[in-house]
Amino acid sequence: MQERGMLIVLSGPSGVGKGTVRQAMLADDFRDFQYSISMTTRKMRPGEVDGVDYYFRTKAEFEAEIANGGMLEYAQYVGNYYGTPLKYVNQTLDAGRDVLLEIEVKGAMQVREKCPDGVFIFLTPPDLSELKHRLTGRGTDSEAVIEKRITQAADEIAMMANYDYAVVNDKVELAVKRIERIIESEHLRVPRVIDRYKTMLKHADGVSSSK
Ligand SMILES: Nc1ncnc2c1ncn2[C@@H]1O[C@H](COP(=O)(O)OP(=O)(O)OP(=O)(O)O)[C@@H](O)[C@H]1O
Ligand SMILES: Nc1nc2c(ncn2[C@@H]2O[C@H](COP(=O)(O)O)[C@@H](O)[C@H]2O)c(=O)[nH]1
Repeated sequence: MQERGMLIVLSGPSGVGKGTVRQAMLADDFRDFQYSISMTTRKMRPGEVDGVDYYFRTKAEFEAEIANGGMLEYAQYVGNYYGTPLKYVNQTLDAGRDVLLEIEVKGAMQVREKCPDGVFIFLTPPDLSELKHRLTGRGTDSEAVIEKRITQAADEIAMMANYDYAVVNDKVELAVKRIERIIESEHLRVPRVIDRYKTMLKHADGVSSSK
């Protein structure tokens, strides 16, 4: 039997740099992990690709997925739905691969309830003015949307207490190393190591009894 992968949840306010850090981790020569592509009802930004950045869906399609039990979690954020399709996460974890979710805090708390053995990491900005600077500099949202995201950010940062780790994204390469160290350490936690041995022993038993 395959050892189950680890679920890693990366949250933090919009614009803190979750996507940037994730891409840097994927580019780094680091332990393999799979990124779970979210579903959203927000409009596609220039350069975004359906099925790569998000699964872009209508509100009716998204609500049908919810009704069908197809979402691990979902939330409304600044007027749109965002959520994690359940099937991909389950299949990938069952195949023994780590899965990274990049989601806002309400969704992360739903995952916490359903998957308490996940690793919950909160990425924080050095301060709110830097967050605004990053959102403005990204150039993807109107002034009004940026204001809504900044207002939301203060409430989101207050939720940090519900996470296992807080990582400051001051410099991308430092944030990446901090998160990689967390993931490495989490793989060495005794319950996970014991699980690994159980899997190995079950496998060895199967091998010897098949002789
Ligand atoms: N450490 C950093 N220092 C300076 N700029 C950064 C840093 N990390 C990310 N950025 C920049 O901040 C902007 C927002 O980053 P990014 O899109 O990765 O944020 P996000 O948290 O994924 O946002 P969202 O949740 O809205 O998808 C980008 O322009 C990115 O280049
Ligand atoms: N609860 C969820 N939140 C998600 C998911 N995918 C992305 N997000 C978060 O939404 C905001 C806005 O994202 P943007 O792409 O419009 O800038 C940001 O905090 C994302 O992390 C999800 O599947 N579930």
